[in-house]
Amino acid sequence: SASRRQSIVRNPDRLTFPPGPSFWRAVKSLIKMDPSQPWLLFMEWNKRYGITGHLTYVDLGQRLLVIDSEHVARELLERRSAKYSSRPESPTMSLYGWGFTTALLHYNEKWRRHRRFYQHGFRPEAALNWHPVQLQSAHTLVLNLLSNPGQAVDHVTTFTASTIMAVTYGYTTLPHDDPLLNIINRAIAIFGQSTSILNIILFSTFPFLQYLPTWLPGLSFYRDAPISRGLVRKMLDAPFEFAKKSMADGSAQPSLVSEFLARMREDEGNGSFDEEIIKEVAASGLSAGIETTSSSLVGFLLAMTLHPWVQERAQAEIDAVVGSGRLPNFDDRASLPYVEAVLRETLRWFQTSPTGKCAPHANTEDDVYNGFFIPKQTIIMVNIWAIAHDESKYRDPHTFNPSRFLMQKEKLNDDNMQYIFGFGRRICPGRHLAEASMWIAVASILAAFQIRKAKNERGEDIEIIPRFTIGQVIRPAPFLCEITPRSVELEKMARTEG
Ligand code: HEM
Repeated sequence: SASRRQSIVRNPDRLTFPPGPSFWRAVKSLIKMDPSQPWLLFMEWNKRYGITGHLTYVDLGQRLLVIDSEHVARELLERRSAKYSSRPESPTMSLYGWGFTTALLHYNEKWRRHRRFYQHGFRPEAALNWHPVQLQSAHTLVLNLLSNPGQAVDHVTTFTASTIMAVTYGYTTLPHDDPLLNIINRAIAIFGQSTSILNIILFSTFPFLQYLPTWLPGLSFYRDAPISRGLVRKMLDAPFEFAKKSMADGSAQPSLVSEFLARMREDEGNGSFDEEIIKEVAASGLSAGIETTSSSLVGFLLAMTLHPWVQERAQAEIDAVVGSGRLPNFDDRASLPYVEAVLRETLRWFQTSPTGKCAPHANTEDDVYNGFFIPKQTIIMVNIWAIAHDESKYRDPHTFNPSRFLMQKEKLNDDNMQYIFGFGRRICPGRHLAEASMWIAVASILAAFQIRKAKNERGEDIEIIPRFTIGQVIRPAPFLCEITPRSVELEKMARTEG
């Protein structure tokens, strides 16, 4: 039973564990839960058991603590970050060849080295260097939407992927069927299947599952493991080789990898840079950054389709500040508070990573919080969805309402939605890059296009019931919308400013 398991944990002062369901109750509800929305079950647990402090604890052999408050998340993951900055074991992911990726590394020296690389390339001042690349990609996005509006989801995914590829490797992707992106997308798709939050819970809870034959129903994804390992190896090597070759023949565009390779040469013999770690950091950024950013942008398209009045207000702001003769650029950002509020509300309303991506924290030491004992090696999951839908902070939390981020006189309040990027030492290192990419895409799309519900043959709106799919991140399920240009000059604007 749970209490017997718990007694195995070293608990010298015999303190109480945080409240939560018993072993069998938890198993029953995990089996019954809607696998596409596990955070709803966690919220229910927190409502039922976590009254005393926004903590729910369950011991299923693997210990799990779910936090549903920003305050408690900061208290544990930030103020006590020395104890709470590791990650749980992830045997499935190592099996799939992803053991190297930053998000899964334990709290150790290798992880620290990875973080130093990101710090160098993506800290706020360094992230500014990528603005020209992001602007260029946004203009390509506008042109792609103009020529083929029916493929909007593909276009925003291409936008995100090509931005990250340019920043990381100085690589310009082909508009269609890019060979490097194909490898990366396939590797990430299999990653999605193997690392969905559901699998993390299942496999860390019932480790014996990994020893069962792969032909059993539900375990077919084990068969994909060798394919995944091959793809991941290619993903590590192929774009890196491109960057190296373009440096050798003098055609290299500025990029993270080319900069690190140059430093490696200067640093020769010192050992702080080597090719394998550069490859690993570069590929970790791709895998962590593409799906999240593109799925958030699909969430934005969905929000605009459903809320035409929000779109109108944002477009009026853009027309007043930018005019209708050019597309927005980063210099306009500070003058467009409503557009900023639309971006924040998109991040709040639709969560791509409602429980902190596929990367919960794990604690490396025993701890006591509010009188509760939290044993080491507990998986610590923050229910970001619950924080973003906290009724005491956000009135009508299910309503899409950007004005909640504005004070009087169109000034933004200080809730900048940073918590969607996680907490403490494991906070998303790509957040400045991601935010800037999202902003320029959102502002450009609003300036350039009208997004509406599609119409049926009788000319009536086709209604949308938002649905979501689960993988490495949550994505809106396909929906119909109509995207039409707001200006006949659009093509010229997107081409001349590129
Ligand atoms: C809207 C886009 C994004 C969202 C919502 C997002 C969210 C997150 C979250 C919630 C975490 C876990 C933080 C924690 O454990 O406390 C994370 C980790 C991470 N993210 Fe992002 N992310 C986004 C984009 C990006 C981009 C563009 C990159 C890189 C270029 C990136 C790279 C990473 C990496 C490497 C980690 C692992 C950090 C570590 O374990 O130390 N992310 N992200």
